[in-house]
Amino acid sequence: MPQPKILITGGNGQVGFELRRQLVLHGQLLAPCRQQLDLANADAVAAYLEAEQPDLIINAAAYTAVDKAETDQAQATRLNAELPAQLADYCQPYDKRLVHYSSDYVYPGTGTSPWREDDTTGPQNIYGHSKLQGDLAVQSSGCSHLVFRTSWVYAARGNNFMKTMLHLGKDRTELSVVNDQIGAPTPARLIAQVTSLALERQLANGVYHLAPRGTTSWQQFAQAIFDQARALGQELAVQQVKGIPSCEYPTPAARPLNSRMSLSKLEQALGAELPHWQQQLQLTLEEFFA
Ligand SMILES: NC(=O)C1=CN([C@@H]2O[C@H](COP(=O)(O)OP(=O)(O)OC[C@H]3O[C@@H](n4cnc5c(N)ncnc54)[C@H](O)[C@@H]3O)[C@@H](O)[C@H]2O)C=CC1
Repeated sequence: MPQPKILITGGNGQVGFELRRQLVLHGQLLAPCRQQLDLANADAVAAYLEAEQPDLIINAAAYTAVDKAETDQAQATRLNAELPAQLADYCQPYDKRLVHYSSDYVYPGTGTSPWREDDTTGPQNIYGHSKLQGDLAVQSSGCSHLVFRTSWVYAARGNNFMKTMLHLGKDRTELSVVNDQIGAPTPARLIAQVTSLALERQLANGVYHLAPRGTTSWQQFAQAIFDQARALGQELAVQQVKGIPSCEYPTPAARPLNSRMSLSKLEQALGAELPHWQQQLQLTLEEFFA
């Protein structure tokens, strides 16, 4: 039997890279790099799909520069809104499946309760708006789809908060980190593992929150990174991680304060409990220092 062709977009990003490791046994993986396929070019994408005819598409590509998106709306919209819609339009007539990743930034960030997948959305910045457009376009396209809304993605590879903190903590004795944004740091590897399981178990079409259990602030996350890195034998200069409110760390794009997401829909669908963020941090640090 011929193996299914699986197109992974953004294969060199945090999530895309882990998907390429995780899905090797699922089929023939196609993961064109940006030089081979510029996803900002709709004609090039259409020609690529026509030529390759993938059976399954996993869209891990995105415009993820949240602050830059405020002044680069056209590119953010192309990658985060128009590309997923184009991929969904390709999949729909053939009943091919599309897996797409969305964000906690689609929610308004108010209150303290965990968001549920059917809560009213209300993005606070351009990136969030563009992600919501893509998320809704996939849902309304009529194609077979899984949309995973995830949060605070990090990995042993790529640019992310964990690596920035380890870099700063080597030389600086004191750091100030915001303590009023609450969410769940999600390793790219967990996202790839859950994607793999969701495909195997043929999860029903829909939107699912995908994050580890438990929530934290960026300050507590930074502290946990330093504590666990020390427990793994790393020498660091940092002595104090001072908590500051978001208003003392202004950024071009507003950040939601409440990124708590209910995980029960995904846990029920998978019949499995998601692991805790602290345990996932340890695994990611172990990989980083290996
Ligand atoms: N990084 C985070 O903290 C969060 C990410 N997400 C979502 O998770 C998904 C995966 O994110 P990450 O892996 O962290 O992103 P990433 O920034 O590590 O990777 C994005 C990938 O898209 C590719 N890409 C961007 N523009 C391209 C173009 N014009 N042509 C070809 N390739 C292009 C990049 O080369 C890169 O490989 C995205 O949908 C993102 O919006 C959701 C919540 C938080």
